[in-house]
Amino acid sequence: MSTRTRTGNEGLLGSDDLVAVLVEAVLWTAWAVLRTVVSMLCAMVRHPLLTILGVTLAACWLLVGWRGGALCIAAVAVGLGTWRLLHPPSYRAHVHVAVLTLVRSAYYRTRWRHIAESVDLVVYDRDGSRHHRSTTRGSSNRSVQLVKVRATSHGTDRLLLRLPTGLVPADVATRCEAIAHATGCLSAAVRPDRPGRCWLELKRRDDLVRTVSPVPASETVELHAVPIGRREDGGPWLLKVAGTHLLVAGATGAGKSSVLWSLLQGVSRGLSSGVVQVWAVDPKGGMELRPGRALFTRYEDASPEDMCRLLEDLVDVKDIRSRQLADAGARVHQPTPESPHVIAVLDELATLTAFADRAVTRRIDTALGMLLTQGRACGITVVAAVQDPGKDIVGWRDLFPTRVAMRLDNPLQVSMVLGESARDDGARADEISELTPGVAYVRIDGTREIVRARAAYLDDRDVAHLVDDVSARRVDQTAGDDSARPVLTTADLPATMRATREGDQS
Ligand SMILES: Nc1ncnc2c1ncn2[C@@H]1O[C@H](COP(=O)(O)OP(=O)(O)OP(=O)(O)O)[C@@H](O)[C@H]1O
Repeated sequence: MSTRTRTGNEGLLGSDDLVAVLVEAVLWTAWAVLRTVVSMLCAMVRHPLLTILGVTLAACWLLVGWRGGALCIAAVAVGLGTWRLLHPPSYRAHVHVAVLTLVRSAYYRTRWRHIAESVDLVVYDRDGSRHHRSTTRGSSNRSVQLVKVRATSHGTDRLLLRLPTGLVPADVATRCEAIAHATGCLSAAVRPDRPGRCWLELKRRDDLVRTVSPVPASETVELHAVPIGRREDGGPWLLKVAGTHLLVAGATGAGKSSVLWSLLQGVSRGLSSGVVQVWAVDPKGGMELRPGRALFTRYEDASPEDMCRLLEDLVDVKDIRSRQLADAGARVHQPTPESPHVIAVLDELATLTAFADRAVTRRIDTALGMLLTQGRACGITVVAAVQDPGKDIVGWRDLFPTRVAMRLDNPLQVSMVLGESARDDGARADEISELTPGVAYVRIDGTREIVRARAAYLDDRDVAHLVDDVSARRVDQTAGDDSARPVLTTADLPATMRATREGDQS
C-alpha cells in the first residue's frame, strides 16, 4: 500500500504507480519535443534570411563536403561585407538586428526568470508564499513571463512581457530601475501593449549623446510633421505645427532655442514661398531671435508696448480670417501665399509680462488668450518657450495642446508640462543631463506614448546660412512671380486695424 498521498498539484510523477509515472514521462517528453519544434519553426519564419543561410550552408556541407561548406561560408562573408559597404541602413535593419536579436534573446531568456524573481515581479499567495514555476508546476503562470525579445539598431532591446493576474504594467514600471541595473542597461521604460502584456524597453546605448545636425530643408513644407531633430528610436522628430499651439519648457541652458531654430529651418521653404509667416517676440531684448530678423514678417524685442501691439495685430488677423472662414462655410484655414499660416514665436513667455505696466499686461493677457483659444482654426500657431512651467504661466499652460519637456528642475514640473502620469510613462525630464542640451520628452501625437528626442543644433553659421537661403529664395520668387510675395505684412493690414482699434478704445 502506498505510504504517500497525492495532492492535486503533484501530478502523476508524484505517484508510486510505475505505469502512471512512465505514461506521464512519455507525455512530458512529447510535449517538450513539440514545443521545441514549434519554436524552431517560428524562429525560422521570423528570421527567413538566417534560415536560408543556415539551410544553404548545411546543404553545401552535406553535398560537397567540408570544402563546399568553407566555400559557402566565405561567399556569405563576402556577400554580407559587400552589402554592408553598399547599403549600411538595409544591412543594419535586416542582418545586424536579426543577429543581435538572436544573441540578446538567448541572454534574456536564460536570465529573465531569475531577474523577475529578484526584483519581485511575482504574485504572492494569500499566505504570503510566492507562486512561480519552482514551487509548484500548477502555478507556473504567476510570475511575469518573457514572451518575445526584439533588438533594435539604435541600442534599445524590447522585451514583450506577459503579466500574471494581479500585476499591471505600472508594477513593472516601478521595478524599472532595478531591472536596468540587473541587466546592465542605462535605463528601462514600460510601454503599453494589449491588456495582460506590456513592452519593457531596455536602453543599452544612448544615441542622443551626440549633437544632431540640422535637418536639410525639404522642398515641400508639411505643417503637420515638421522635422526638427532625431528621436531616440532613430526616427525623425516630427513636430505638428498646424492646428495646435506648442509650449517648450526647459530650465536655462536646456536648449529651447534649438527647438525654435530647428522649427524655423523646418518651415524655411514655406517662409521663402510665403505660405508660412513667422511673427516673433523676443522679450529678452533680442538676444535669441534677432539674428533671424530677416526671416520674420513681424519682429519686436524692445518695449512691452510694441510686443503687445504685435499680438493685438495678430488677433486682428485672426478676426478677419474667422469672418472669412464663416462666410465661406469652411471650418479650417488652408494656408496660401495670400493667406499664409502664421507662427507666433514667443521666446520666454513669462518675461513677456514681467516688466510691463498693469494696463499693457492686461492687454497682453487678453490678446494671448484670444490667440490660444481661437487661433488654431484660423491658421495661427503660438509657439512659446518657458523656463518655469509653474505659476507664471499657469493660466496659459493648458491652452497649449502640444508640449515639449526639456531638462526641468523637478518631477513636479514634468507633470505640469506633460501631465500627471507622464513621469511614470517614462518622461524623466528632470533627469536629463546638463551635458545634452536639446534632449526632450514629447508625447506622440494622438497617443499616450512618450518619446525621447533631441532637437538639431543650429550654430551661428547655420542660422546665418538659413537667413541667407530664405532671403535669396524670396528674391528669386518675387522677381519671377508677384503672387508669391506675402500679402500680410506689417506695413499695410495691421496699421489700419490699429487705427480702428484705437478709435474703438477711445
Ligand atoms: N540641440 C542642441 N544640441 C547641442 N547643443 C545645444 C543644443 N541646444 C543648445 N545647445 C547648447 O546649449 C547652449 C544653451 O542652449 P540654449 O541657449 O538653447 O538654452 P535655452 O534653453 O534657450 O536657455 P535660456 O532659457 O537661458 O535662453 C547653447 O549655447 C548651445 O551651445
